Amino acid sequence: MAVALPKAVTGAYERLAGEFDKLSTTQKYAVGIAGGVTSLYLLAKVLKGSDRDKPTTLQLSGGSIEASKVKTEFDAYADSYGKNAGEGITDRSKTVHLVDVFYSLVTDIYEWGWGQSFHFSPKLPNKDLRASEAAHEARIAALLRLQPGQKALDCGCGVGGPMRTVAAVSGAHVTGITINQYQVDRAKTHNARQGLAPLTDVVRGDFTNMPFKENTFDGAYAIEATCHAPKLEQVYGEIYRVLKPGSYFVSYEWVSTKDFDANNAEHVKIMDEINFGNGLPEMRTWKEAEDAGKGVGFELVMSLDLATASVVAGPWEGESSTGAGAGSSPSTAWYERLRMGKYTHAINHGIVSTVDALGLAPKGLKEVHHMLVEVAKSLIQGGESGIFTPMHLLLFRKPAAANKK
Ligand SMILES: C=C(CC[C@@H](C)[C@H]1CC[C@H]2C3=CC[C@H]4[C@H](C)[C@@H](O)CC[C@]4(C)[C@H]3CC[C@]12C)C(C)C
Ligand SMILES: C[S@@+](CC[C@H](N)C(=O)[O-])C[C@H]1O[C@@H](n2cnc3c(N)ncnc32)[C@H](O)[C@@H]1O
Repeated sequence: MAVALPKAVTGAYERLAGEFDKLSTTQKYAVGIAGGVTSLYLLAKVLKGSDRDKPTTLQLSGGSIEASKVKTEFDAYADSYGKNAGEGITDRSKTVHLVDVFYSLVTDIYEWGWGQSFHFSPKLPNKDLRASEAAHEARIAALLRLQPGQKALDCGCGVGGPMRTVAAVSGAHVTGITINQYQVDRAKTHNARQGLAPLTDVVRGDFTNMPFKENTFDGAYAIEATCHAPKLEQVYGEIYRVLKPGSYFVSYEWVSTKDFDANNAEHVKIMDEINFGNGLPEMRTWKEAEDAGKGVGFELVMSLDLATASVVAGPWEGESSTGAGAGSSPSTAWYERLRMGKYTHAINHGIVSTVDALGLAPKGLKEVHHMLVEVAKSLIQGGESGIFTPMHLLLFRKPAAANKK
C-alpha cells in the first residue's frame, strides 16, 4: 500500500533536490561524502558509545554475564522461586548469587528506562522527579549528620546515584559496596564523569560479610537494598560492626505494612510477584525490620513509612514512632512514577523485542524486560492497596558506649 506523505514533506524534499541539482559535480561529491561520514559517525555512536551516561537501546547488555549465557541465567533465576504461595527463593543459601545475577540482567535496563538511582521517591509538590529523587537522597546525609572529612558507607550502592548526591551535599567521603561487578564499573565511570571520584570509592563485596574493619565509618545507609539479604540480621549486624560507636545507620526498607494480611491470598500473590521481579528472597514486615536492628544492638531512633507520612525536622533522639505512619504526606505517591506514559512500557517492550529479534541484544533480555513490565504492575498494586512500601525509614544508632567492656 502506498503511503501518502504530507505536502510539507514532499515540498521540502523537492526544494532540496532542486538545490542539489544546481551544485557542481565536485560539490555533489563533497555533500555525498559529508553525508556518508555523518551517518557513519551517528551509527557508530548508537552502536558503540563509550563512557556513556546511560546505555542506548543497542547497548543493553547482560551486565557481568556473557551475552550467550543471559537466557540460561535468567531461566535459572526464574526457577529458583518456589511455586507455593509466600515461598520466595527456595534455597536461601543461593540468594546472594541470585541477586548478583539479577543485577547483571537488569542494570542496563534500569539505567536506560529509569536513571542512575535505583529507588523510588515521594514526588514533592512543585518539584520534578529528579529534584524529588535528590531530596530523598539528601535526607540521608542530613539524618546521618555527615560532615566534610567524615567517612560514610553506602550498603548496596547500585550504580551510585545516591552516593554522588550524599557526597556532594555533605562533603563526606562515601564508600559504596555492591555485589555486582558490572555495577562497580558503572558507578566508577559515573563518579569520574561527574567529578566525584575524589569523594567516593566503590567495592565489590557481600554486605552480609563486608571487607571493612570494625568502627570504620561515621555513618552508614542503605537505600532499598537490605531487602535482598538472606536474613536482615546478617546485613544489619555487619553495618553495626563497621560503624563507629555513637554513629547512625539509616535505611529505606522494602517491607509489608500493617495493612498486609498474610491470610489474604491476593495480598500474598502481590508480594510473591514483587519478590520475583525484584530479586528478593522474601518480604519482611516493618516490625521484623525494626526488631532485626534492635536485635543486633542498635537503638531505634526513628521508624516511619515515608509513603504515608511527612518527615519533620530533626533531631529525633528518643523519638521512635510506631511505624504506622503519622499524618498524611502532601506529596504524590511513589508508585505514580511507575505508570510512566500510558504506552511507555509497551513501547519499551516493542523496542527490546525488536533488538532481540534482530539479534542486536543478548537472547533472554526480552524475557527480563517482560518480567519488569509485569513487576511494575505488582508494585503499583502493592502501593495502591497500601500493603507494601519501598520507603519505610528506619534510623538506628550504635550506642556510644558500644565496644566498651
Ligand atoms: C529497589 C529495587 C528497584 C526499584 C526500582 C528502581 C525498579 C523496580 C521496577 C523497575 C522497573 C519496572 C518497569 C521497567 C520498564 C518496563 C522498562 O521499560 C524500563 C525500566 C523500568 C521502568 C524499571 C526501572 C527500575 C524499577 C522502577 C529492587 C530491585 C529492590
Ligand atoms: C535496588 S538496588 C539500590 C541501589 C542504590 N541503593 C540506589 O538506590 O540506587 C539494590 C542494591 O543492593 C545491592 N545488593 C544486594 N544484595 C547485596 C549483597 N549481598 N551485598 C552487596 N550488595 C548487595 C545490589 O547489588 C544493588 O546495588
